Amino acid sequence: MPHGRTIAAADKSTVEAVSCLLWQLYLSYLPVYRNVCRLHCNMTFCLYECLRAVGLQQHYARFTSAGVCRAAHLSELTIEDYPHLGICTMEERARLFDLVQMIKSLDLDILGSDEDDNFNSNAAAAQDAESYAVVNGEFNCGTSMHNSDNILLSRCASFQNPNPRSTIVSSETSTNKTPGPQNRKGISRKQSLPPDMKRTTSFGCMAKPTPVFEVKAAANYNYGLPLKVPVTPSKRWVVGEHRITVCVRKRPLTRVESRRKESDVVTAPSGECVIVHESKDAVDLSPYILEHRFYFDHVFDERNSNEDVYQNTAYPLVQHMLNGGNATCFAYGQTGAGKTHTMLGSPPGRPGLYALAVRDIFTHLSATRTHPSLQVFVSFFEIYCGQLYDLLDHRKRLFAREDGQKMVHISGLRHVRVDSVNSLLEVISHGTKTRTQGMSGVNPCSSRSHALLQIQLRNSNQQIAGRMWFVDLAGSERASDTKEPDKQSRMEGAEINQSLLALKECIRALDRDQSHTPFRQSKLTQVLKNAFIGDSMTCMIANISPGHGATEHTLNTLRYADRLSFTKRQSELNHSEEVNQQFSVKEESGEDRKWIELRRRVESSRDINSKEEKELKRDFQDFDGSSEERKMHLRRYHEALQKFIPSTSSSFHLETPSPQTSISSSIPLSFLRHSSSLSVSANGCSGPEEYLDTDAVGGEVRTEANRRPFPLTTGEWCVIKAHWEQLKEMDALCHKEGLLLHQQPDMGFGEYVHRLEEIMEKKAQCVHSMRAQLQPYLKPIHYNHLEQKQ
Ligand SMILES: Nc1ncnc2c1ncn2[C@@H]1O[C@H](COP(=O)(O)OP(=O)(O)OP(=O)(O)O)[C@@H](O)[C@H]1O
Repeated sequence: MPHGRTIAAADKSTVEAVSCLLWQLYLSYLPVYRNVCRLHCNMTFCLYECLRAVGLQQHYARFTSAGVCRAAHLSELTIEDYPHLGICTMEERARLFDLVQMIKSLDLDILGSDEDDNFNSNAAAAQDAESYAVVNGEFNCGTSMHNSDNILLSRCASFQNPNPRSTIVSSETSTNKTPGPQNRKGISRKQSLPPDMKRTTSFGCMAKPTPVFEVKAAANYNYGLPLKVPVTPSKRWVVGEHRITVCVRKRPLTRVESRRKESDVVTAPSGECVIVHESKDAVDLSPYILEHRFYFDHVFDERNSNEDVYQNTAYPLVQHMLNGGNATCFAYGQTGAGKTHTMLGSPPGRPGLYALAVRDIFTHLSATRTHPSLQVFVSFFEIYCGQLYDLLDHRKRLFAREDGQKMVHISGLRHVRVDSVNSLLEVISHGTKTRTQGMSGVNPCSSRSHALLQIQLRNSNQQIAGRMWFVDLAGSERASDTKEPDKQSRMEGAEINQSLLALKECIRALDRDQSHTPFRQSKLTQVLKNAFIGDSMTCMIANISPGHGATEHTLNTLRYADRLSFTKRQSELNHSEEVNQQFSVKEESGEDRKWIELRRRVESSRDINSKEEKELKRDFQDFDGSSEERKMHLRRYHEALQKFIPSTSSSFHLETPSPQTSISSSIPLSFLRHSSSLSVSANGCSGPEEYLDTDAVGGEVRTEANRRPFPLTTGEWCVIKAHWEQLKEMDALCHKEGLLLHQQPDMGFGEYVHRLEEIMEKKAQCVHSMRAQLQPYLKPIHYNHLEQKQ
């Protein structure tokens, strides 16, 4: 080929002639050239892709010029070679080191021979293959690669952007068997062995696939049933007409998580199922994966937009509201799981549920002439540490009060009229700025409060003609899990947990049509009371993070949501059974069979539970009986307990037998929080004398430091005795309640622990209240000791 300078020196016609000649040569030798290119590509493609997968493709030329032409050659490299290949920075060295380790860990014999075979076979098959091209230094490959390349590249890809969906699919054919834990309790080993989803710094352990086990129906949780019963024409009931819908939304890995190289451990194989692949270590430190499978009404993954979520969650609620009903949509989940993104969206491009709902409301109102005078009002407030603050009115403190008809009103709440989606967004963005936020271990802009947006339709008489709540709940992680060391953050966490627990209790109670719904257990449920009662519809969107670092929280979120929907599934099961009996279905479809099989599985898991229960019952003979009886007992004890338990107002007083001798004392609830460590119990004590300063003969007791003699009248002594009796009774009730909880057949472990914690807290409250009342009579030394403990 003529040199550039020669061409430049030649005249124009010579250049044209040379170009023409070259073009003819190129055309006549094109097939040969293409084959040579193809062979070269096959040889080096994998190397290039491997380097690209770890972000080192810019050094590709130096690698090939140094004689490293294949991926397999990488295994020959030592750290001393790195600078000659242009790898100088620590980060690049670490990446290349990981890549080399991975290449070494693969079966090199197979890889090497495969590459050679590949080389030959591809040469033979070159005519059929699609074209390869070199575009801007990158190869475009239209053919499928050889197996070894596939394995290698999928590993490389998982290094750069781990994606369980693709790795699981590619692993189904894997037949490698790794020695690992067998027959773990409650889990079953899967036939196919997906590759490792556990992130490790070295690729050494990725050589062999990690064993995978599936959690069947774990003893303490009831997940594993699809929500919808298959509908056949003979079944006359409609699926989808639910008061409560429970959905799950998985967000994509954030940029930070990707940079941290977190694995995506959540997959959503269908629109109703979500699987969490939990990475675990066995006792012998061998890694294995536990698959937790949950079923919900809808499962949305990272590919679903806010619009998709809206159509399946809030849209039916908006329709219900437009028909005059009450509707509530919750976004629940760990901090940073995408609750605010779901509710608020990322304006302007991606509107959230708030905006989409209002868009539909306005569209409906303008389209129908039946509601010409309806107006849309919004209010926006937050519940932070049990207090209400108006986000549209400079965080003015609000108070929730019940009227004579037991309807809750939030006095002083500002309602703003909106007439377009934009005006709503303006109002919300104004309110969001004043919302309490903090920095959590997961989210630098973490919401520390529950944000409640209320949309009201009002007629010309200002009467409410439909109401909808959007509740962006605060992060659901437990207080003990928050990385914040300061007391305020822990208090916030405790408050959030308490309200979320109360919310679950209320939703479950409503779903079961229980006579009593514990709305007063938290401010959140108290405020939402109106939204729940009557003709209401509820949708819970459980948001989850896909990163492996959040697996525990993700599982907790899914269990919480699963417990919500369990009662619904039970009622659906019963209903489907009735219908099946009524209309005997002769031909079972595949879907039906699947359903029956699932049902059988769950029932058998219940049998296992009941065996465990029987053992428990032996220990608690006194409280044996049917589940209904136990529940009745439990309810009775709850009612009995109520007289000891103060309401959730900021202070409380204990009842005393006689008004004349009442020792009125009040202590703030906050003082009592987390006080269960103070194990003051009436059990094992002979009487109040043990705690009282009764040195003085004739019932005379002394106050702090014995400074002032305090004569104890007979009446006062009676009060103390009565308190003591109450405390003893309280203690016995707590004990009994604890035993009864043991025997709840459908109670999961998480809930059991929550309930137990509640009892302990109630008991601690009672003890503290007593202590506050009896403070003047207590032995100074004992009281000081308790204060120190606290
Ligand atoms: N579906 C999604 N698609 C893309 N990005 C998302 C999605 N969900 C969440 N994100 C991003 O994840 C980050 C955290 O989300 P978000 O603030 O909504 O979490 P959160 O659950 O409201 O957290 P907190 O309870 O702490 O307020 C944000 O940067 C958000 O943009």
